[in-house]
Amino acid sequence: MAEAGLASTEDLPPKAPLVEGGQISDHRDGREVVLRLRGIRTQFGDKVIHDNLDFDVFRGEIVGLVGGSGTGKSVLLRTIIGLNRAREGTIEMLGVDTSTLHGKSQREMLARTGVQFQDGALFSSLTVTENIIVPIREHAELEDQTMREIAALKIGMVGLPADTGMKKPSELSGGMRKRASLARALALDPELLFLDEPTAGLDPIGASHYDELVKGLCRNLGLTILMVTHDLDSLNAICDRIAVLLDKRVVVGTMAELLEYDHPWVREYFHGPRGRAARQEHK
Ligand SMILES: Nc1ncnc2c1ncn2[C@@H]1O[C@H](COP(=O)(O)OP(=O)(O)OP(=O)(O)O)[C@@H](O)[C@H]1O
Repeated sequence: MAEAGLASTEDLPPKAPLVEGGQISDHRDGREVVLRLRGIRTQFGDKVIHDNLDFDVFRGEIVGLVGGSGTGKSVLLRTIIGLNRAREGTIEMLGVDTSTLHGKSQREMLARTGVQFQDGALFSSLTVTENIIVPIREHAELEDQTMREIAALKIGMVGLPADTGMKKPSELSGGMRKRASLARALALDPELLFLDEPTAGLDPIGASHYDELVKGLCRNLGLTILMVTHDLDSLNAICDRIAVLLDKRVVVGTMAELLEYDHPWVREYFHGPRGRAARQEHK
């Protein structure tokens, strides 16, 4: 593959058929699938966003979800976490078909997952500690003091100073708000963590510190992470595999596999100047 400029279609191998779960090659190797999407179709009115989309995520990996603007990354994330309903298809999370979840079983599943929304979605009238306590109170009956201790632990885990707990979101920098929001997403010790553009708006140093934090949490807590991102540095630095939304479906592979994948958007994104610079940086 030529590094100097965009490769022409002729330079690339023919597009190989995908194996199970939208994958370029089979990465299962006996690993547990913690998120399995099959035949997903989403649409708003006549506008189809995803069509017959398959996608597998394995336990313990960090998967970056990328794609052109408007291809449906956020809609896919919202569909997975139940904020948007797919017209067709099945979503299996931690071995359970999510369409069968209602009431208590749905709350139990929610407790096993954490979400960091793009804007942080912290309650502005509550302190950071109180924000972290919100999901704990919803899912567990614990003494107030115990919940505060858990919140303090989460604040420490995301690398924020202890006194952050007493502050309101408006008193924090953008980077601190992202960490506070991550602390809330970790409140219930989730197995699966969903992050929506977590490094958007951070300066490169803040973004790389955040990436390191996420990687450390994944390795130390055994988390599985699906992360919507536009950040090529994050993809190179921390993602085990990358899922690309293309033509209403998902193609999943390692960076090396995607660099060989023949599709105009993939070529432009991964072989363009920014893609090359990010790869060079993380060699
Ligand atoms: N609630 C909704 N009603 C109607 N259309 C919607 C709704 N939510 C999203 N869409 C449309 O779905 C498409 C995909 O949106 P989405 O926000 O998932 O894109 P994205 O890939 O996350 O884009 P970006 O990278 O720009 O954030 C867009 O065309 C958007 O206008």
